[in-house]
Amino acid sequence: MRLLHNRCRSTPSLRDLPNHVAAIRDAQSAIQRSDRETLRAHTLQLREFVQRGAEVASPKVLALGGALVCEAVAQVLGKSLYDVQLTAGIILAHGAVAEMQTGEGKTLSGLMPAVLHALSGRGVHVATPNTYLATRDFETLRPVIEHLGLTAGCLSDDADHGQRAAAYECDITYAPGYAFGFDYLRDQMALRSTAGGRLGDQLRQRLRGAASETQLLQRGRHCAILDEIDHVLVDDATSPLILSAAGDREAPDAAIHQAAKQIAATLSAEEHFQIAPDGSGLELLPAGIEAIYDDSAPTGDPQLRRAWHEYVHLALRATHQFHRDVHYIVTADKVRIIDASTGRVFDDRTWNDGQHQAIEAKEGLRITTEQTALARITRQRFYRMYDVLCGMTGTAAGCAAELNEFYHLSVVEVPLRVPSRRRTLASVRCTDIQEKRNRIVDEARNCQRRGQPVLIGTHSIAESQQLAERFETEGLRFELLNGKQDADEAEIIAAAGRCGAITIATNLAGRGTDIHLDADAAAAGGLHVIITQHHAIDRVDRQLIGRSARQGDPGSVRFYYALDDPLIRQAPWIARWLERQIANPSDHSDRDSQRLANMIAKLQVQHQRRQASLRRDLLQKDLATQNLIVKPRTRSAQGIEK
Ligand SMILES: Nc1ncnc2c1ncn2[C@@H]1O[C@H](COP(=O)(O)OP(=O)(O)OP(=O)(O)O)[C@@H](O)[C@H]1O
Repeated sequence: MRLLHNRCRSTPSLRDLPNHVAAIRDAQSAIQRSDRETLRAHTLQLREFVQRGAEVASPKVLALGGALVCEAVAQVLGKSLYDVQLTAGIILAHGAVAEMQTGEGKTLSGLMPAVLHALSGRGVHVATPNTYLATRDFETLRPVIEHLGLTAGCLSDDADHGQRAAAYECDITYAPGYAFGFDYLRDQMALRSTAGGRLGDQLRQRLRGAASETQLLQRGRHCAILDEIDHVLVDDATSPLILSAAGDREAPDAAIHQAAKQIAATLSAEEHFQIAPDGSGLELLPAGIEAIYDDSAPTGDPQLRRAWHEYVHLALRATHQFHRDVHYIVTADKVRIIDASTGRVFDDRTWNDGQHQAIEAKEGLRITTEQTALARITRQRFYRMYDVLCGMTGTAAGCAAELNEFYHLSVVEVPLRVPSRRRTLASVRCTDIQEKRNRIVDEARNCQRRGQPVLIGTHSIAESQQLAERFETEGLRFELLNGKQDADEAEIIAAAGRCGAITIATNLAGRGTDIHLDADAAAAGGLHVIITQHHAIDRVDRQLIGRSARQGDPGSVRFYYALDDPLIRQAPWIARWLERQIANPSDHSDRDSQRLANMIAKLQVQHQRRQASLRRDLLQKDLATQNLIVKPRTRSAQGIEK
């Protein structure tokens, strides 16, 4: 067991962790095979004890609470919690983060701290990266929670006000991380519309006991348990949460977006604008501004919401930085955003500050009115408001310092339950994407012949579709999981570990996806993961790798590289090295694979630093203003609106 950085207030004592586990085991033997009513009576007693002031992380509460959860899991799910799961649960009960490798059983580990923190009667919010995982965890764990006499609710995306409020009344509420933030903003808007005044004042009044007629959704922010905490607090935290008034009418400035699109098509890179080498930014050059402000510039138009050159800038970004089937899809004449690290498609989100409209113009769709931002908050500021914040992930290494700096969280590494049997195979280096596809097809075919299931992780819907076309031409049996497929996601995942299965997927098959092997698949070597190219965030790669060799199963992983990979093109020194390697194929050794992996890791670290610095700026600005309300016509940071 290891602490990944400086100790802070809520760090558990590493030396005491095994003693707590032993105490839970002892306490469980005393209540083993008790009937449901007895377990509920014990829970009630413990609840009273906590509500009289006992600490959740005190030895007595941990021992009895842990024992009750273990016994309920055994009776309802027929499973016995592993020591590593109890250890992780104890770390969370202290208000810290447990790094537990992928597949080690985090879903069940999070149950004990959820129950313990719920004993206060003030509600626990369990946040997951997406609705699919929130629903799955809720459905699995609700019977256990109810067995102990507690209640559980889940926020579905389409739940109305009443259903949401009912879910929040429960002891434990499951939802995707962003849903808690948006509901907080909704409550703040409701308070403001009934009474006026500064956002937050009314809530403070209500917490002090003053009467309020407003029907709020949330009971407050006592405890948040974040599954995949690095996704919720780091990856997702690059954009703020912005609550907006729906705007589905034709935009008054639609003609201006169209004109901007036409002008943008006449401008050229390097002469009029410049794109950052990593593709992250696009800057207009003086010659570009000059070209934009010619005689035809609609500068006096009353419909202009921003300066004319900003419209053209948006149109340029829409063309060069936002790609269909990579950043968004178009269905039913609507632009729908794809989440970069999870591959999920969001139906009800839009990019803000006119970017969405510029993309609609590019795609030849009806240009909708920009949504009016009503309230906004950074996820960093929102989650810092909880009395207790804790969570778990398989990939905290690499962002432990940020969790510590922004959220004052300690990260404790929990060891593997059984040694990993995952084999990392020598990477494959190709001249271009075509060669890469051919070699992936060959490898997948060989695996299928010997019965080994294969998961091929691609970067985008577009890449997954292009690969799928190749597989179709070759007559190979495969499934496609990219959010656009007709078949149910859960069914595809359930079949992905069967003997001879080939699954081509986006990051949808990453975090949280639990692929079960059948006996023949295990005998054939377990799940083989092919990664078609590195992600800029190494944790996304590690999550995909983590679909194989879970809980001591066999499994393997192989990376593919090509000279035209976007990440390699950003790093000429890697491209040169790779070219030399391709020219001397006989020289490939494990050491070379490792060297290449190290070079890519350096790029990923640089990317992560840049992103962390953006998040730091975002939080500092948010903390400096302390505003939740968005003043009309002010520009906000690039975010995603709902
Ligand atoms: N105590 C247990 N006994 C038996 N099976 C278990 C136990 N705990 C977890 N499992 C099984 O192990 C598998 C992995 O669990 P889970 O999906 O919770 O892992 P995870 O750590 O969340 O993985 P990921 O990091 O990929 O999200 C599941 O099939 C689960 O049912």
